[in-house]
Amino acid sequence: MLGTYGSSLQVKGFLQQKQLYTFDPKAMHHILVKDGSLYEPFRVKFTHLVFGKGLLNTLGDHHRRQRKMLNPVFSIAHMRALVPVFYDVVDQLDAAISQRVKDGPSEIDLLGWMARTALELIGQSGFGYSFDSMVDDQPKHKYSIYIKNLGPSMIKLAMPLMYILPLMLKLGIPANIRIFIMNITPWKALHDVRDMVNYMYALSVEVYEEKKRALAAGDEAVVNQIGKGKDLLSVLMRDNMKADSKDRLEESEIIAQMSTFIFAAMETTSSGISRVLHLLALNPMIQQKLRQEILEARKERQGARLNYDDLVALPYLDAICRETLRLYPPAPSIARQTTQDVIVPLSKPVIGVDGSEISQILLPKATRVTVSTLNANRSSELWGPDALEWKPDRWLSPLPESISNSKISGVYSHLMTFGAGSHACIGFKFSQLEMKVVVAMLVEKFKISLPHNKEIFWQMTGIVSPVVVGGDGHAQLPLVVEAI
Ligand code: HEM
Repeated sequence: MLGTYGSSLQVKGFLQQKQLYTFDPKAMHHILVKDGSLYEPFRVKFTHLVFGKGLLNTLGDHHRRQRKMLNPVFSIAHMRALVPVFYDVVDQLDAAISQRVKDGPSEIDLLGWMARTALELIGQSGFGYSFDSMVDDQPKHKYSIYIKNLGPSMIKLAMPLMYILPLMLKLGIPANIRIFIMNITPWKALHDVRDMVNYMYALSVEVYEEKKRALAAGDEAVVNQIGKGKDLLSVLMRDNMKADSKDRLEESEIIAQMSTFIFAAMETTSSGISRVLHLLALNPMIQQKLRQEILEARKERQGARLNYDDLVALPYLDAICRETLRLYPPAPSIARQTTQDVIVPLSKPVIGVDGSEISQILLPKATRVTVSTLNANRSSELWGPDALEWKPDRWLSPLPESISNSKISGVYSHLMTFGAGSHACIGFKFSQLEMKVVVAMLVEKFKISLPHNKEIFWQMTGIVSPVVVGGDGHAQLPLVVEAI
């Protein structure tokens, strides 16, 4: 069940169409759900076919069993152990950027580099696998290219995936026949997705089998792998071997987590880090203050690397990350569909056009609901009149009572950025650590400023992404980087 307190619901079209309610259109954005546990999550079924039985795509008992095995893998203790692996990746990024600015300030697409860094971070620390040496101007690994192309290609298949495939499943058409139909259908986009998915699956199996061999060969073999046996997959496979048979995950479930993690981790994290970098470029004084905090912490550690505890204890770095994730959540909305009729109480009544007071709404079974992360995080009733301003300092003093009393059900900092309830982001600590390690290194080593004659605009796509105004529309974040 999903707790939804503080999420604004955008259900107007459906409910009005069914003539259940007539809302005052202006009031819609202010509807806040009062308490949670009201609707089961909606899963887009076709992602199951693409990514298999991974966490994102399972429901009910299957999902609970997977979370039970996977939650401990993302514990603080494991995050602490992963920091050195993160530094291996960050050193590669440092070398790549340093090489490109060695002759003076240079304009660099930081979104591209953050995407490569996020993939490499989840690759090395998630599975002990390297996708990208981060030397070439463009990533060469097929997986890096496919993960970028998969989303746009799948959009082309949206209609058949939503209607034809479920129909085939309903009619009980077996998998081999479905595959045969897919193969003979003369549609390039369909075959592209098939080839990408097959390749990603084959690579996951390869990584899994390699890890299984190393675990069987003993600790030394695992320690010699990338990630030194601290990666999430090694931890999960070890825990899984020791688990009760009723909790143990099947091999296919473990393999499916790899694509799931990459898919869930990469674009979200690279969007979040890129937004921080853009905001630091827009606010040079804040950037300098952050640099000062990092330099002082390094001095206190006599130049040694900041470990997990040092990093999480840096107040200004923390405030910048939190405020960015509040105002600019990388995933601005979450999709759900009710699996039963539910009554959703509102945090405060809204007035219908007939003047009646509406304090709860009925969502009939199968209502599609968009939970707006963005509106919940930006509510001025909760965050105050400056809710729409980016103000890292708000996190340096106690938050207003309206926030601490709000009972927002999000897993993170009274925010809906990482979702809520049983499907809330399992990687939210991992992701904050990634942000801190990467931003701290970049700000310590480089000065980041805005490009000349280019305006950046963030598009509200599924995961928000920057483009250049008047450019060719491809996602990019060109910022000027200068070595310090
Ligand atoms: C800034 C970065 C990130 C953001 C904003 C983010 C956001 C979210 C949100 C909103 C959800 C809930 C989706 C829903 O309820 O439908 C979610 C789920 C999930 N996230 Fe993240 N995420 C981030 C990073 C990561 C990372 C780094 C990982 C893995 C290492 C990860 C793994 C997952 C998984 C596996 C789920 C599905 C959980 C489940 O269904 O039980 N995420 N994420």
